[in-house]
Amino acid sequence: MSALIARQAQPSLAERLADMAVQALIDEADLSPKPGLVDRRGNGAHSDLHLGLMHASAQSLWPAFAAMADAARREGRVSQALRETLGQLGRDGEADMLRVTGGVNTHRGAIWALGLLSAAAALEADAPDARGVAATAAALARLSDPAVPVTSDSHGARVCRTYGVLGAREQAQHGFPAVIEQGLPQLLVSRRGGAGEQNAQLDALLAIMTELSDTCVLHRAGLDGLTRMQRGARAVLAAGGCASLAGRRQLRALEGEMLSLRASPGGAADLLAATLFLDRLAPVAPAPTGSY
Ligand SMILES: CC(C)(COP(=O)(O)OP(=O)(O)OC[C@H]1O[C@@H](n2cnc3c(N)ncnc32)[C@H](O)[C@@H]1O)[C@@H](O)C(=O)NCCC(=O)NCCS
Ligand SMILES: Nc1ncnc2c1ncn2[C@@H]1O[C@H](COP(=O)(O)OP(=O)(O)OP(=O)(O)O)[C@@H](O)[C@H]1O
Repeated sequence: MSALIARQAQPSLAERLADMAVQALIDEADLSPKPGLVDRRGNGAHSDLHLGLMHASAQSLWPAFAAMADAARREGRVSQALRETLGQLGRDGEADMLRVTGGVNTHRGAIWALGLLSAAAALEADAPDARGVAATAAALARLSDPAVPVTSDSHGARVCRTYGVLGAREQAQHGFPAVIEQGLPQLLVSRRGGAGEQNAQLDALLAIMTELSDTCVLHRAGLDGLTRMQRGARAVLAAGGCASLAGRRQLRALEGEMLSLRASPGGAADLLAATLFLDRLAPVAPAPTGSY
């Protein structure tokens, strides 16, 4: 075989970022045991989702993430034109996802969060750090996209109106506080405490759940369900986290509660994937504070 044929082209920056975004989604789906969510054990509180579908959906999003990162790299800065291109690529990615899943919403929130973060990471490629990438993603999210209908009738839009809470859009516009203030610091603290990687990632998910107004939970279980989810997540962490016996006991109780409510923290799951993406993008040197 000629050397020319045998030599593989190096993946581009956009391709590597798309690899990382898809891997973050697969790792989130596989992580177990997650309360109410699809994981390796089963479908959680979902009747229309399963692990194979989550994997197929994650893979289907690779071209969209690569195209978003590539568009950002070409543009080179946050701009209105880039925002509109990302919106179109996100909608096209969503259509591809729905074709693969037969119309089931597997990763709508994840396209939004990881699409913006992939684009921002391409813009910040010279010196990526989690906070900087999240801030650049926020600047993109704050630009309005005229192609998005103003009056949206999504589940998220409806519960945000009903309960007066902030949803996926605002989480991005504010620089992903659930990731920067909860997910990433907890991941570090649990790793340093010797929890092991799986338990550290579960703790990060729970930390996100303690504060998030997750519109998936509000849609299925109302404000009472959201309060019970946040309280239950706090109880796991207060008991010592997922690596401890007492924490596992609280986690089982939380799972029972979520299943009885038919509720699932899909927004928190998306933000865990965003946490894993940023963690791998910019692993920081160990610091005593545990802050990102
Ligand atoms: C902003 C988005 C996520 C729509 O949000 P909205 O709340 O209206 O929609 P919906 O309820 O269908 O989905 C929200 C999803 O976000 C996740 N989520 C829920 N709560 C939260 C939260 N508090 N924070 C972050 N994510 C959350 C969940 O996975 C949920 O399924 C985005 O999909 C969008 O703008 N869609 C319009 C079409 C478009 O232009 N898409 C391309 C964008 S690049
Ligand atoms: N492991 C996971 N299990 C379940 N949902 C997940 C998981 N990871 C991410 N999610 C997110 O949760 C969302 C699915 O939520 P949900 O099924 O509540 O949406 P819906 O179809 O809009 O509402 P409903 O099913 O209540 O009618 C997806 O948009 C996805 O981004």
